[in-house]
Amino acid sequence: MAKDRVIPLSPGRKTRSSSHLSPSKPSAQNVCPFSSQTESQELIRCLYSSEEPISLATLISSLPGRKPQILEILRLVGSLNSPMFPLLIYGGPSNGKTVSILQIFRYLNRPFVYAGCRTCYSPRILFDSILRQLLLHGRNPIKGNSGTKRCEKPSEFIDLLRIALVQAINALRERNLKSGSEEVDRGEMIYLIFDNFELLRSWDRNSNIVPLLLRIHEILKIPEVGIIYISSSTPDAYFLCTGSIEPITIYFPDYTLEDLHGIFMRNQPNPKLYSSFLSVVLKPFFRVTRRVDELSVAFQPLFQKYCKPLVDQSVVPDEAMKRKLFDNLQPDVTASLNDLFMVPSQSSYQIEQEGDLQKKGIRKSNRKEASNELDFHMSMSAKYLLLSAFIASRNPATLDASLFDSSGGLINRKRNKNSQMSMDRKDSMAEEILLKGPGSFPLERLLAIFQCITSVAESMVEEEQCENGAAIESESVGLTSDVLLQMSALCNANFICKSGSCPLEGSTRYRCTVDEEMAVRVAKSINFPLSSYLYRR
Ligand SMILES: Nc1ncnc2c1ncn2[C@@H]1O[C@H](COP(=O)(O)OP(=O)(O)OP(=O)(O)O)[C@@H](O)[C@H]1O
Repeated sequence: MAKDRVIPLSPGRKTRSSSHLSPSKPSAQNVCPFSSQTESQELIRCLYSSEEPISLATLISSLPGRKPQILEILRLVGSLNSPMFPLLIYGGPSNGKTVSILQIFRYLNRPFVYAGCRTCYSPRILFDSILRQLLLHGRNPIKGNSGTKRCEKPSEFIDLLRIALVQAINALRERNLKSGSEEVDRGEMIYLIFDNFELLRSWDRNSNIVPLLLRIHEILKIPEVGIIYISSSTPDAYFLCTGSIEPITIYFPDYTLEDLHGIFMRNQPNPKLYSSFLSVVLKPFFRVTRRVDELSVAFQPLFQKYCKPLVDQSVVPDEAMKRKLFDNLQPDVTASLNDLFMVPSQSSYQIEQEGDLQKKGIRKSNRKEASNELDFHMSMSAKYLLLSAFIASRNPATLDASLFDSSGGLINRKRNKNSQMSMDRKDSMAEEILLKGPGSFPLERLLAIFQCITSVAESMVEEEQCENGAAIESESVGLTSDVLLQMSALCNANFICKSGSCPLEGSTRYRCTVDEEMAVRVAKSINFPLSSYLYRR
C-alpha cells in the first residue's frame, strides 16, 4: 500500500468531507474554535505517535511473526482519508496486539486517540482520558463544559466526544489547507483505539458501557472517525446480544516457535551467543507458555546465569563452550520452568483454610491430597466451565429444567411417589445417554449451565465469607468474566471439542472430552458437588 498516496475522493466523499455534520450535531460553526493557532497545532501534535515515523519495512521487521496481521490491518484501515469499518483485533494475552497497532500508527503517521481499559479502569477515567487527548489535556475549553469538568454519564461523554472530534477534524482540515503543497497531507481521519476491551465487561455487570462503545461508530456517524477495538476475548463475547453491527475482526494467533525466536533475537548485541542460549531454553518454555511477557521475564535472569562463566560476552561460543554453558544452566532452567508452570490453582481462601487446618494440627492424608490435586494449572472460571461442559455432555438437555431452579440453583431432587414414574423415564434416558457416550451441546446451553453453577458457587463463597470473615480474593469473584476466552482455551487444550453444526439451527455444537475421573478431580479442587448435578441410573 502506498503510504502517502492521496486517493481521489469519490463525489459522495467530497460532499461528506466538506460538510458531513448535520445541523443537529456540533458543526465547525457551533463548536468553540481554538483560542490560538499554537493550541490547534499542539492538539494536532498530541494526536500523533510520539515516536519518529518508520518505514513499512521497519514496521514489519520490528514485529516478527506479525506480518500477515499488519498487512491486513493496513488494508482495512485504508489509504489516507478513506473511511473505515470498525475493527476488532483479538487474540491471546501478550501476543503483540497493542504493540502492533501502535507501531502501525507510527508508520501511518496519522492522528489517533489511545484508550487502554487497563490503566483507565473506570468509565469516568476512560471518558476523561479520551476527551483530554482530544481537548489538549483539558486546557482547551468547550464553553459550558470545560475540560476540567469530569464527565460522568455516557450520554454526556458522547456529546463532548462529538464536539471534540469535530473540532479536531476541523483543525486537521485547516492545517492541511494552510500547509498546501509544502507539507505532506496527513489526512483528516482520527482513529479511536480502545485497548483491553475485554476488561470493560468486568467493570459493572449492569453497565451499558460495552454496548455503548460498540455502537459508537453508529452513534457518532462521523465518517472521519475510525474505531479500533483490541481484545483478548473472542468477538462472540461481545456481539451475541448487543444488536450492534459487528466490526471486522483480525485474529492474532499465538506465536510459533520460530516467531518467538525472531522476537527474542531482536537487538541482541551478540546474536550467536543469544541464539545458542535460545536453543537451550526456548523449546521447553514454549511448551508451558507462548506469552512474550512471561518468556522475557523468565529469560532475563537465565541469560545472565548462562553468560556467567564467560569472561568476554562478545565471544562466539564453539560447541564445547556451548555444552559447558548448557550444563551450568540446566538446574536453573528446571527451577524456572517449575516457577512458571506452578501458578497456584487454589484460591487464596482455600490456602488460608488449609493454613488454619495445619495450625490446628489437622493434616489431610497424603492420599486425599494427591487425589484432589490437578497436575496442571487451570483458572477457577475455566474449571467451572469445564464442569459445565461435562454436565452438558452427560445429562440430556431435556432434564436441565428439572435440575436447575429458576434462580440457577440446584433443585433438591427428592423423589416422591407421584414423580417416581417420570423420574424412571428420565433415568432410562440418562442411561441411554451414558451408553451413547458424551453428547454434544450448543454454546447457549453450556453458558446457561455455567451461569447456574457459578451463581450457586458465588453465593456459597459469599456465605462462607460472611461466616468466616475471611478475605477472598480475585479468583472466587468474577467467575463469569472472560468466559468465551476460557472456552477457546479449553477447546485448544482439547478438553472441549467442536462436534459439527446442527443441520437445523446451523450453530456449532460442542462435546466435552474429559472422563469422569478427571471431572471429579477438577470438581474436588474447587469443592464443587459434581455428583449432585449428574443423572445416574
Ligand atoms: N512480535 C513482537 N515483536 C516484538 N515484541 C513483541 C511482539 N509481540 C509482543 N511483543 C512484546 O510483548 C509484550 C506484550 O505485547 P502487547 O502488549 O502488544 O500484547 P497484547 O497482545 O496487547 O497483550 P494484552 O492482551 O495482555 O494487552 C510487549 O512488551 C511487546 O513489545
